[in-house]
Amino acid sequence: MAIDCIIKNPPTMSSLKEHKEDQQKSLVFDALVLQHETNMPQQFIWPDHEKPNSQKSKELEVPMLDLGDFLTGHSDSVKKASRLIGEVCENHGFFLVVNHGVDANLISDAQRYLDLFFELPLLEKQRAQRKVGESCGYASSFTGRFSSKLPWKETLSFQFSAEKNSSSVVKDYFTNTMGEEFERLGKVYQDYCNAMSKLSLVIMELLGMSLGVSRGHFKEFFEDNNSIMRLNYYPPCQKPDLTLGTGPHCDPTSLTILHQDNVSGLEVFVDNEWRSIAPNPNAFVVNIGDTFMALSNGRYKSCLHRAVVNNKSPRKSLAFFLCPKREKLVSPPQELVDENNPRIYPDFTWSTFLEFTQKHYRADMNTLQVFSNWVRQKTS
Ligand SMILES: C=C1C[C@]23C[C@@]1(O)CC[C@H]2[C@]1(C)CCC[C@@](C)(C(=O)O)[C@H]1[C@@H]3C(=O)O
Ligand SMILES: O=C(O)CCC(=O)C(=O)O
Ligand SMILES: [Fe+2]
Repeated sequence: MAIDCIIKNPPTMSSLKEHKEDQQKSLVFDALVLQHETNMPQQFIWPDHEKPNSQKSKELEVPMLDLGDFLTGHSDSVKKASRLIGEVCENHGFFLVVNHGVDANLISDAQRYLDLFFELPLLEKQRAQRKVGESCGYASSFTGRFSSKLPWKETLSFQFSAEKNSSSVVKDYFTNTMGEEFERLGKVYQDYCNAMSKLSLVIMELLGMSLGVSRGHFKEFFEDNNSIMRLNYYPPCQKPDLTLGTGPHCDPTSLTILHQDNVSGLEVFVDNEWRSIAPNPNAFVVNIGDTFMALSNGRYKSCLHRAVVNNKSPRKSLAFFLCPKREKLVSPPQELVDENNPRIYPDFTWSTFLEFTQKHYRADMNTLQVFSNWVRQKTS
């Protein structure tokens, strides 16, 4: 099993400052210093077969799902939307959503507050430092977690819960880890996550219909979701052709709703080539993740993607990763399994799959397959 997430040779350049925490010394990527560095530290240099092409990738025309039509409830619009989503998800699983009903001010606040967080001095961001093995907190290039192919980014991840008694978990996360002065920021991301969770349930209705399962099936499955929200900050890089902001991977989660700022960087591997998805402030980029691929018994595809960096502008993205409630069984509905469509993946829980990506395997293009083999071998 490729466990290159276990750190073997910690980085040693001067721009990776030492930081003492919990009696343990870990090294930190200081974007303020590294963004001017022309000598690329070797830990950030990706192998040739994964390096981005120095030519700009061609843009991919991604199908646009107009939810305004669907939300009116006209049967023609509903059929049209469900047909479109079905076609896309059997192909590469990436689509844009427009007229989604999410308040434009909330989106711009979420982008603005992302800046406020990442512009804080390193020591302040480290109040939310993510610990190895955990999926939440602030991480700079995962220097303490991986020893090679470091991503050129800083991230802040936190949990969201749609369960009834958890209506302030995001807000509380910010005030508990960063201090009371972060209440406003916490409120913005609490509202943003609520909006994303609501939007994902609408998309789940469409996915259910398009798969010929009842409209409510997946919506109900995710009603009590325990999701992950991530803020991504990609600083400029003097050698963008040598590294990646986020390496090639399929999302292990169920459905991703991404908002990119106005700087491009997201690329999808379609028909054997990397294609870019242009930023559109009015749209969300949505993609199917491995867990939904398993729920659809392999019908809908979780597609390989990555984020490249550039030498001019920082890039920001907001990613909401829809995940099932942790202990719920991930198993396809019986309508999707028959003699011609036997089960492809074993039953599992999101809790086990998440732990697999945090402790045993660095998510890449093979995560679901490797995880399935691991589950089968453990239960045989
Ligand atoms: C469950 C997850 C693991 C990662 C975050 C996420 O919530 C969904 C995508 C995963 C990731 C982005 C795939 C690329 C590698 C990774 C290490 C990263 O670059 O951030 C992945 C995330 C992780 O923290 O393991
Ligand atoms: O930042 C982006 O555009 C994509 C990031 C991504 O794919 C992820 O965080 O899973
Ligand atoms: Fe992703």
